Amino acid sequence: MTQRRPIRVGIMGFGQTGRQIYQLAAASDDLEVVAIADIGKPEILHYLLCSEGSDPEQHRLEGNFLVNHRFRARLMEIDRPAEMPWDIFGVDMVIDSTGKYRDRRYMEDHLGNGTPRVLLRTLPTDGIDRIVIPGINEQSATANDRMISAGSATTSALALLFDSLAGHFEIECGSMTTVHAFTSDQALQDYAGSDFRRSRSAAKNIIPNSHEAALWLGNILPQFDGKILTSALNVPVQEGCLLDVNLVLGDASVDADAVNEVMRAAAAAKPGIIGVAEDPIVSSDVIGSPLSLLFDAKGTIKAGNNTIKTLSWYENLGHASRLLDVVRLYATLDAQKEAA
Ligand SMILES: NC(=O)c1ccc[n+]([C@@H]2O[C@H](COP(=O)([O-])OP(=O)(O)OC[C@H]3O[C@@H](n4cnc5c(N)ncnc54)[C@H](O)[C@@H]3O)[C@@H](O)[C@H]2O)c1
Repeated sequence: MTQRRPIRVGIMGFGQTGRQIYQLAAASDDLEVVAIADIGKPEILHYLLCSEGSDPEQHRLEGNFLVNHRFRARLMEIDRPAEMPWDIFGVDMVIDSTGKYRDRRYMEDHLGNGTPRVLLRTLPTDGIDRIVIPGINEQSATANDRMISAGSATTSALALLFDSLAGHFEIECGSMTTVHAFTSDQALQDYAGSDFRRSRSAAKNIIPNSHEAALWLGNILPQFDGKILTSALNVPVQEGCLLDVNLVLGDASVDADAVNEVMRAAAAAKPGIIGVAEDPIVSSDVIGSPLSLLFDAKGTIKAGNNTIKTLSWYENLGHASRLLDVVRLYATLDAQKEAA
């Protein structure tokens, strides 16, 4: 069998997610990051990368190239997809992790500049070719997909929980609150923004926030369309998020133990994506977890006849890992198409 060449990845937005993707690719043997676009200066992007890992020496800045033992990535100070010449770098896929360019027209700009595919780090704002959530619907992906999203970390965690439970229990409706680490688009001090509560200091407040996962859950799991409400509480924690989900079940005989057993089976069926914590963990314990969903068996409780409450943990690294799973998925589809 011929050895497949490494998959060539471009990144737009070298923030927390972009850097995690880069570090994961550097530690892999099948992915290369060949170009990075960001509004930040190369020296500062390099500095931020080195400040995070346990081995800062492995990342060198050589002119405008970020170099490690496996690949050289060209850093470009560019702020619009329409300006980034992906064709020069022969990329197989671009991951847009700016959080700014979620419309179809910007994805078209990436494609127009020579990437065969673009993958959004977050949910889109309008119709794209496909939302792929590893562990749920990767079978739906086709080699013809060009504009793709891998959902968001929260949406993936929510969808994986509902997908795992739905095969065993009738879920009439539910609600989710993500107790979410603050994000870089929040103000550290009170600072007038476009939203009242989000104008308050992220460092000292629990900030109630809307969450769009409910809008897209039906796209991934049609049976839950319109049945689930979602919201967020952004809290002064830097990393580590908690999904608090209340479910109204059709069968009053279901208890907390039955729900935990189903989630243990889901973790066994989807290793690397779902896990179950049996210990009494807290948010900092989930930092560094590459899972998309870490179900908390101690957090399951039942109220009245039909209401079950569950807790699950997740963090951004799990989502960065899934983004690369999606990159690999499309490389496999391309290889299969080529071989056919
Ligand atoms: N990290 C989370 O927990 C989380 C949760 C929900 C949503 N998100 C969204 O996902 C996005 C990415 O997440 P992140 O944590 O990596 O964010 P981040 O803020 O750490 O990184 C964003 C990066 O994109 C760059 N960027 C911004 N505008 C750009 C432009 N016009 N052109 C090129 N580069 C640009 C920034 O310089 C930064 O390096 C965020 O913007 C956020 O809206 C993140």
